[in-house]
Parts: sequence; structure tokens; C-alpha cells
Amino acid sequence: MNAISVRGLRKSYGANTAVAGLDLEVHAGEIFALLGPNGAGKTTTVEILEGFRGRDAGEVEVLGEDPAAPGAAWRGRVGIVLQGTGEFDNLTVRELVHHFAGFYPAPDDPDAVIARVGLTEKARARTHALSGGQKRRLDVALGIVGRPELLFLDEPTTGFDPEARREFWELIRDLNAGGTTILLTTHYLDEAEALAARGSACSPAAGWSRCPPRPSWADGSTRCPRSPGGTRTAGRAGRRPPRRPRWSPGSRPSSAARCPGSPSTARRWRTSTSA
Ligand SMILES: Nc1ncnc2c1ncn2[C@@H]1O[C@H](COP(=O)(O)OP(=O)(O)OP(=O)(O)O)[C@@H](O)[C@H]1O
Repeated sequence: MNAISVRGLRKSYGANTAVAGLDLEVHAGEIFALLGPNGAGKTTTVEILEGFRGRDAGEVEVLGEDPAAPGAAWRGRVGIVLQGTGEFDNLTVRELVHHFAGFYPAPDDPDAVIARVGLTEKARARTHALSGGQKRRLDVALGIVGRPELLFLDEPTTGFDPEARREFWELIRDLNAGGTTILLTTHYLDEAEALAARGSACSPAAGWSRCPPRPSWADGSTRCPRSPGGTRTAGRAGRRPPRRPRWSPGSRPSSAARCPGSPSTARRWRTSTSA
């Protein structure tokens, strides 16, 4: 059974094609990685799947519904890990997680969630006083407190030191072992390999489409020969887009913003092994 099915997804910002005909299937219960350099179209794709961004063409199903027009219960089944808690900075970790739990019909125990992400010792700390890695853990706590079936993680470990990354990976594996389907985007090939059984790579600049297909992340041959360094292959093609709006269950997708950009993206590099 698929948690996500995408056929022929296309999205442009003016003359800039950000996603050009992406096909994607994410099986229920797996961790799936969308890998690509800056500007490859990962965030655009994820925001379309989350229902935050409109699409130009293509068929998209997330948990059996079109995220552009989901039913009332759909948002409570999807977890989204945002970057930062904005105006909630003066609340404590515990207050904030309890507050978010109130958005959902059947939330997890907020204190158990705080423990799960390793923030029990910081439960009474104001969120502005957390370190970068602790803030990211809090972001995850807010994303999972509603007990989502499907969790989106957009570049979850960017800026982490190596130890924080490994700890974060453990958290993701633990969530997945508990039954949560996870789609993550990343710049890092090692992160995709460490976490995901399957994935797709997108790159407008490195010519991923010319890379030979790979049977799995784990076969030791996943590096694109045309991609120096394997992971960071291109600079961002345009300006950093504005941060997406804060989400809460029941909120509506934002309209698409403008962008400069990259040519065709989201070349599919499907691996076949399944967890
Ligand atoms: N809101 C926006 N307004 C204008 N251009 C945008 C917007 N969002 C994305 N773009 C452009 O679309 C292309 C794909 O961007 P996107 O953010 O989806 O890529 P990405 O793979 O997530 O990149 P990164 O790894 O840097 O986050 C880029 O050329 C970018 O400049």
C-alpha cells in the first residue's frame, strides 16, 4: 500500500520549472529519501505533498487524498516538521508541546513525546534558550505529537554536528519502528543511505538522469559519477524563497510564490529495494 503516489508532477514559478514530471511512490511504513542539491525542487515537492503549495500538473495522493483538497481529518494524519517556533519563543518546551497537542483529535501524551525526542531535561526551558539541535528536536516533537501516520522532514539535520546528526537519525529510526511512514529531503547522500531503504534523487545541474540506476542505497555504489562530492553539486539557482507559513491543523495551503531558478528538475532515480 502506498502512503504517497505521485504521477507526472509539474511545478513552475514563472519561467522557472522547479519540478518537471516527477513520479514517486512511498510505501506505507517506510523511510523514503528525496535527495538533491540546493534548488533541485525538494522543498517544492514536499510542500505540494503537504498541501501548502499548488501544482501545475500531475496526480498526487497522500494517505489516499489529494492534498490540494483534503478532507477534514486528513491534516491530523499528517505530521509536518517546521523550522522554528516563531512567536512561541517565550513558551517553555512543555507549554508548547501541550499547546500543539490541543490541535489534534487524538494526540500523544505531550510529556512522553518530550521524552522521546530527548528534551525532558529542557521541558521547563523557554524555547528561545534552546540550542540549534534542541530546537530541531522540539520541531520534531511538534510534528509528531498528533500521532501522524506520515511525517514529512525537510532537510532535518542541516547545520547539525556529526553527533547530533547520529542522534537525530536514531530518533527517526525509532519513529519509523513505531509505524510512522517518513519522507525526508536531504542534501546528504550519507543521510539518505543511513535512513532510507529507497529514495529518489533530483538534480537539475548534475545530470542525475544520466547516472545509471542503482539497486539500493546500501550497495556502496550510490554516488553519481557526474556529481563531485556526491551530494552538494550545485549552488542555489536563485534567491532563498520566503519561509513557508506556520501550519496548524485546519489551515489552508499558501499560494505559490514567485521564483527564479533552475531548469528541469526532479529526475527520477528510483531504487528498487523495499524495506
Ligand atoms: N517560493 C518561491 N519563490 C520563487 N522561487 C522559488 C520558490 N520556491 C522555490 N523556488 C525556486 O524553485 C527551485 C526549486 O527550489 P526548492 O526550494 O524546491 O529546491 P530544494 O531542492 O528544496 O532546494 P534547497 O535544498 O536549497 O532547499 C529553485 O530554483 C528555487 O529558487
